Order: sequence, then C-alpha cells, then structure tokens
Amino acid sequence: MTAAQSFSATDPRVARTIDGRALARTIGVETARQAAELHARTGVLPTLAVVLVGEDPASQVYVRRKVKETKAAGMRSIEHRLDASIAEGELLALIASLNADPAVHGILVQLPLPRQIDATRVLDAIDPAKDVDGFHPVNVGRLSTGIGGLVPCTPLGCMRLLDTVVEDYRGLNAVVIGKSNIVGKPVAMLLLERECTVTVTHIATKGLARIVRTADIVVAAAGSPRLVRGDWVKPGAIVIDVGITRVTDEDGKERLVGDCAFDELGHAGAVTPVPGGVGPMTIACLLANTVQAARRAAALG
Ligand SMILES: NC(=O)C1=CN([C@@H]2O[C@H](COP(=O)(O)OP(=O)(O)OC[C@H]3O[C@@H](n4cnc5c(N)ncnc54)[C@H](OP(=O)(O)O)[C@@H]3O)[C@@H](O)[C@H]2O)C=CC1
Ligand SMILES: Nc1nc(=O)c2c([nH]1)NC[C@@H]1CN(c3ccc(C(=O)N[C@@H](CCC(=O)O)C(=O)O)cc3)C=[N+]21
Repeated sequence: MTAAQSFSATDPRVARTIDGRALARTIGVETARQAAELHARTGVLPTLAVVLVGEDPASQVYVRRKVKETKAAGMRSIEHRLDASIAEGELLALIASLNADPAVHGILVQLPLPRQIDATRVLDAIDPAKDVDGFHPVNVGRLSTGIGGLVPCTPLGCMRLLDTVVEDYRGLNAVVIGKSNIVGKPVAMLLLERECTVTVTHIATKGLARIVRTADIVVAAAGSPRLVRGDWVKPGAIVIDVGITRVTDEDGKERLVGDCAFDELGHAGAVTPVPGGVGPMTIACLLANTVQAARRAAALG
C-alpha cells in the first residue's frame, strides 16, 4: 500500500485540512453584504474591470471565474478581451481610460502578458487606488512600510487561511519558498508585519530541506510539484500550499497539483489542499479589495 492509499479522511495521521473553499464563501458573504450596503447608501455599485490579453487557456479559466464570482457577489464586472498581438500603447490607452472612469473601482490586468508588452510598465500605469492586485509600486511600498493600501490577493488569502489556525504569530519561524513579486515577497512582508522570523528561499537557496525543517509556518509558492516532502516538515507545522501545476494523469485526465506532497504531511499541524485551498481565497480577496477600493472612492473608508 502506498502512503497515499493508507490515509483516509478519518485517519488521525491526516493533518487538519484548512478548507479554502469554505473560508472563501464566508468572506464572499461579507463582501456581498458590504457591496449591497455601499450601493444602498451611496448608489455606488462596486465595479471590477478585468483585462485579458490573448488566448492563454488557464488565464481564460481564471478570468471567467473572477467575472462569475464578481456578479455572484452583486457587484459589476467589465471584461476587456484584447488580441495577443496588441501593441503596448493600446493597452496603456485602455488603462488610462479605466483610470479616468469614475464608475470603475478596480482594475485587474491578467498575467502573464504577451512578450511584446512590458508588464512592469503596464502595472505602473494603473491608478494605485484602483490597483486591486496590489502590484503597483505605491502599494508595494505601502505594504513594506506597513501603512496599509491594497494588498496582493494571494498573499492576503494565505494570511486569512493562516489566521484560522495560528493564534499568535510573534516569534514563529516562517519559511517562504519562492520570491516572486506576486506571491513570495508580499507574503513574506505580511508575515514579517506579524513579527514572524521570515526566511525567503528561491531557486539558488542551498539546503532548502534543512531550512524548511526549521519552519513553524511554510508557504510554498515555487510552482514545483511535490517539492516539499514529508520529511521536510516539522511535526505540527502549518503548511500553506500556493503552487498550482496542471498535470496530465496516465489516464489522460488533467488535474491540479500543489508544491507539497500532501499525502506525506499527516504529521503537520494543518495543510491547505490543492485545489480548494489558496486558489478560491485569491478570488475572494480580489472581490474584497474591489469593495474596499469602491468604499474609499465613495469616501466611506
Ligand atoms: N493559488 C493561487 O491563487 C495562485 C497560485 N499561483 C501558483 O503559485 C506558484 C508560484 O507562482 P509565482 O510566484 O507567480 O511563480 P514564479 O515562477 O514567478 O516564482 C516562483 C518562485 O519559486 C522559486 N522556485 C522555483 N522552483 C524552486 C525550487 N525548486 N526551489 C526553490 N525555489 C524555487 C523561483 O526562484 P527564482 O526566482 O530564483 O527563479 C521563484 O522565485 C505557481 O505554481 C503558480 O501557479 C500563483 C498565483 C496565485
Ligand atoms: N493580475 C493577476 N492577478 C492574479 O491574481 C493572477 C494572475 N494575474 N494570473 C494568474 C494567477 C493565478 N491565479 C489564480 C486564481 C484563482 C485560482 C483558483 O481559483 N484555483 C482553484 C481551482 C482552479 C481550477 O480548477 O482550475 C483552486 O485552487 O481550488 C488559481 C489561481 C490568480 N492569478
């Protein structure tokens, strides 16, 4: 019997799973309530503009999901689909018009962008007050100086998941795997803000397993399936698995796998699954950020 087969949902060796879908639903209910309240008080309907360039199938799936959930929360969603061959100037012009439109509160440009477009220049062009991804340098600066702004959705989702199992962050060792601007760096900033001792690791890190073994909290965001093995994880540690890789099984079926060997983590304190962990939280936090941006635009907070 393999390790995976020997575990079942009732097996005490199976770590507590943090249900990202359930938490995302709870946050969604609160976001919908806030959106309805804002609308009733001011007539403002929180509106998210999603910009998708090209035909990347994964991006299309994410954008469809974002649009559907925005509407389900009673908010407005505007989609802009642009051809993959579009010139950078055209995309910048669209962003300028969304910046200038008072009916738009949040702007999300789906990444990755085609090669001919400089993503940094595009993200820098978004009005920081509408930057619901939290990728603009102004929001990055606010995050790293701890003065509140729009916080990137996936890192925010990781923290909300951690908050369900961690009472006191102070002095905990947190190891982040991956140093991207989208996940690794901002999640490290949020953990630092809570006074964890944070180690950020990446492809050039020496002795990754040894470093992960010191962690009370592991945030894995490398995009490398089953990178984090059972013997890397200290008993009782909390594991947040951000990685999502699409793989094809022997039977030809597609499925999503995380960065952690979930079936080897029975001794962990709590683990997020893939799918059903960080992914749904990313979208929930995107909608929460959009309502936050709309409230601020309406001078309600
Ligand atoms: N659940 C969700 O909502 C989201 C999930 N994701 C997923 O999270 C993962 C990471 O995304 P993102 O940050 O955008 O990806 P990037 O590819 O931008 O960054 C990955 C990071 O991991 C590091 N890395 C890669 N392999 C290893 C390794 N073997 N050991 C140590 N470090 C490694 C890279 O190091 P270096 O910089 O040195 O190359 C890099 O810093 C992906 O699987 C992505 O699909 C992303 C966004 C949202
Ligand atoms: N400007 C920008 N902002 C982003 O936030 C952004 C982006 N670009 N580009 C791509 C990544 C990836 N991302 C995900 C969102 C939801 C799920 C999600 O809902 N995942 C589900 C399953 C999804 C499925 O079944 O395909 C889950 O993990 O359970 C995953 C990944 C946001 N990203």
